[in-house]
Amino acid sequence: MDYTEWRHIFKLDPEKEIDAESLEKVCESGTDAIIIGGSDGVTSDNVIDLLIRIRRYAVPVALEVSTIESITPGFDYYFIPSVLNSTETKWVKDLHHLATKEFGEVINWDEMIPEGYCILNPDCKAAKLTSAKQPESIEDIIAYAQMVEHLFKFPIFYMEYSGMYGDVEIVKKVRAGLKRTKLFYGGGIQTAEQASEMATYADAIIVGNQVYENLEEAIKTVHAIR
Ligand SMILES: CC(C)=CCC/C(C)=C/CC/C(C)=C/CC/C(C)=C/CC/C(C)=C/CC/C(C)=C/CC/C(C)=C/COP(=O)(O)OP(=O)(O)O
Ligand SMILES: O=P(O)(O)OC[C@@H](O)CO
Ligand SMILES: [Mg+2]
Repeated sequence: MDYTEWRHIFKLDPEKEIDAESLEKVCESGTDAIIIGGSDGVTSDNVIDLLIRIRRYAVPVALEVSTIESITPGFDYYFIPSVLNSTETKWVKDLHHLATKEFGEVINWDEMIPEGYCILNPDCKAAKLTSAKQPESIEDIIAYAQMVEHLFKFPIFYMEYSGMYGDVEIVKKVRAGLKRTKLFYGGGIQTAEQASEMATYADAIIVGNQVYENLEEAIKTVHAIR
């Protein structure tokens, strides 16, 4: 299955411990894919370790690149975030420039998937890391989504509420304006009901923290959108 068809994704943070039994449940849950990613403590060692463990299973796996140092071969896709509401060019395009200069010769561009990111939980680590400026209105968020589709022509617009359940009405309005660009929603999904609600509008939902906090509930989110 191509990444554009994914509906449910688990995001695993390489900084966090996950035992073999739990990882098996995640990988064999029926989820469409696993993304490895996090804001801090991401190293080539913990990324490679998690990748090798996940490769025992058939599930597709993508690296959401957060540092140049942790880029590792062997993933199905590399998701490359560009944080559109960051106030620092580093997180929008400068790290990308550096990485392209370093890896340019060996990059398989078909595996690089740009993500237009909009960070919507001001208290999350990623917001602090990237000095994200909170959009003042729904119109601001819709405008970011429209830029992603029509100006940057990125395949993914990611509404990142990391750690907080977002506003479904905003997700609905953003989705209504997108035609080609896929809408990824992530943040605070803890139950099957929440997964189902957000998946009504988002093309794909991402479940992260709940894997570590309540795995049984996390697994139920997969079946909620089947
Ligand atoms: C040989 C080989 C492997 C070649 C590969 C080629 C390749 C991949 C080349 C790279 C090309 C390229 C252009 C790379 C971009 C480089 C780069 C470093 C870009 C930075 C992008 C960026 C904006 C990073 C920040 C990403 C971000 C916002 C991450 C946070 C995601 C998130 C909210 C995770 C949730 O967990 P966490 O925040 O950790 O929360 P808790 O731990 O508190 O739960
Ligand atoms: O950890 P949670 O809050 O589920 O968020 C998932 C994902 O969007 C984080 O990048
Ligand atoms: Mg983390």
